[in-house]
Amino acid sequence: MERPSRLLLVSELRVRNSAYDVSLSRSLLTWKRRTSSPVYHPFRPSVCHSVSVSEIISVREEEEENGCKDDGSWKKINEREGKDCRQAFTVLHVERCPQHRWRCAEVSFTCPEAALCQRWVTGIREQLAAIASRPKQLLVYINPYSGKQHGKHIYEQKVAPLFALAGVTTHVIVTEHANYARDHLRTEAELKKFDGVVCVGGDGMFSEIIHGLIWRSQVDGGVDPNCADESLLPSSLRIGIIPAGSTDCICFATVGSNDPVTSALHIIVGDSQPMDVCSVHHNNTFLRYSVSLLGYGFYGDVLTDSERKRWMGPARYDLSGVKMFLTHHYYEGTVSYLPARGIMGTPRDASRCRSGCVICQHNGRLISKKAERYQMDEETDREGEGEWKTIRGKFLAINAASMSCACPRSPKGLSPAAHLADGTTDLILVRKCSRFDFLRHLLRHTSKDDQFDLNFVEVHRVRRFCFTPRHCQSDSDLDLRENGKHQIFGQICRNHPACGCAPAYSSWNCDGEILTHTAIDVRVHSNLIKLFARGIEEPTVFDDLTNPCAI
Ligand SMILES: CCCCCCCCCCCCC/C=C/[C@@H](O)[C@H](CO)NC(=O)CCCCCCCCCCCCCCC
Ligand SMILES: Nc1ncnc2c1ncn2[C@@H]1O[C@H](COP(=O)(O)OP(=O)(O)OP(=O)(O)O)[C@@H](O)[C@H]1O
Ligand SMILES: [Ca+2]
Repeated sequence: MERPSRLLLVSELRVRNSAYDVSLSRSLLTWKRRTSSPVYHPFRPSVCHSVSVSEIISVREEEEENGCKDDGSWKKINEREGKDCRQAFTVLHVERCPQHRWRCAEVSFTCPEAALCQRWVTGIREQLAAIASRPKQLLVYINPYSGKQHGKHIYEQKVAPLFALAGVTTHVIVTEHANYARDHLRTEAELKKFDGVVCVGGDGMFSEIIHGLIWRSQVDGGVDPNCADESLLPSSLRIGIIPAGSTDCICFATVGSNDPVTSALHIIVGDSQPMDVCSVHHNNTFLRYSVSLLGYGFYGDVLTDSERKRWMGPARYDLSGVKMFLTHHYYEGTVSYLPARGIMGTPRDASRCRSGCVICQHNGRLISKKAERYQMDEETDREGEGEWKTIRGKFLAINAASMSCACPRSPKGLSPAAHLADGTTDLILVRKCSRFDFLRHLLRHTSKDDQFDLNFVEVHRVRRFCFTPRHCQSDSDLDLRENGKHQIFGQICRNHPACGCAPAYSSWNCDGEILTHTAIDVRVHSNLIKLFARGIEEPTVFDDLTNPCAI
């Protein structure tokens, strides 16, 4: 438990006409109602509140109702005499609500004299200014076409007023076309001027931001993004997500809700959540980065089909989901993977990645130590990496979840025990099975039952994997897709005598974007980016124990 730090200010102030003992330390603002009688009174318990200084949004000076605000003459006299008549101040702070939502609450304190009020306002502001992790200047990108096309409205109505309250200045850019934000970050944006980047949109918009930022870090640091074996340089700017998209799984899995106000408050208080990023290559050519789902088969087909229905908004995924479920295509290929060795945690754990996750911290340290060794002696560590495993088969879906992928459609996600920053991804292989069995598997994403506890599903925690579709043993699968229709239909006729129309290839869904190649090499880069988030918080059951008033 945190040791109570030295008190900076202690006064008797009034809150809603009751007397309170108010104190300020470097970490806490506390107000405790004064009791006139020392005798225990069951109907009037001693009321004690506290708010962490790190969760104070701002402090506002108020004017005393009967002194200044209502009576202009008083104000004039006071101003002439050089006196400050402000005797009350309001503290705006984070308040926790159900479902991991945060709200901005306020409490007003009335002081016996203006000078004392000033001391309190200055004292609190000094503490806030000393928090180095809070952003002061943000670069904001808004996708006006995300989700239900409410991005601009959400930002203007719910987020901008909070940034203004907290004294955060912004440079806002409304994107004009796809990849506008990515290209602006790559080439134009003066990143030195900012403490973070905010994206207002969905997972696709977030993907644009990380592509811009990661690319920029590699170019600035002389790293070749096309080389799959290179260790990537982390980006120093944190990213905030104001959810306005269709799935918003990155926001949901890092904050616990898809609520713009909650996200804005996490940005203001300067939270920081590291995250793993997968790099995806084809033949040593960089394709894309992924932080959530890389899915071949079912999720690739759902995405391909849903892109034609963009006009429907978020419902397009459900419609395409039902369609692809009924279509029931399976695909043949070979998956090779490098199991994550020596790490804490497995994909079948009952525990979840939560705020301050010990598994992420432990594995993050382990992996960075391994990376140091790798730099010292490349060969030794390659042996120490362990053995590649290979699985050949027919699959309905091949999914790699670098985090849980929790979202409102599936609050526990594709891989409920996956971690945000443990340097691994969970490789989920769903083998060919009946429609009924696949439905059982899908349904378990929405219930307490384990979606991996089925004999046609396997899951492995890995550091790296490769996939090669059947008939793609050479490096030219793209050419084959474009020019080799006869070969593809040849395979269909042999393997699907009953339906004759199933394609030989699916596509990879990479965080909601279709990849141009099917043979891919995927590598996890531990802790490559940071978000303005803190992971999902556990509900504080024993709140009183952490409250100094209870001690
Ligand atoms: C019967 C109910 C079963 C419900 C099963 C729900 C499982 C949902 C799992 C969602 C996983 C989302 C992973 C996140 C991926 C993001 O990087 C990406 C970009 O935003 N989103 C999508 O690709 C968007 C992917 C959206 C996928 C939606 C799939 C919907 C499946 C519906 C199947 C219905 C079968 C009904 C049979 C009668
Ligand atoms: N001004 C724009 N016009 C058209 N497309 C844009 C624009 N700005 C960004 N985009 C593209 O729109 C696509 C979808 O954006 P976004 O991810 O924000 O919303 P979504 O698809 O509704 O949500 P989700 O990704 O959560 O499912 C992204 O691929 C992005 O590159
Ligand atoms: Ca991970």
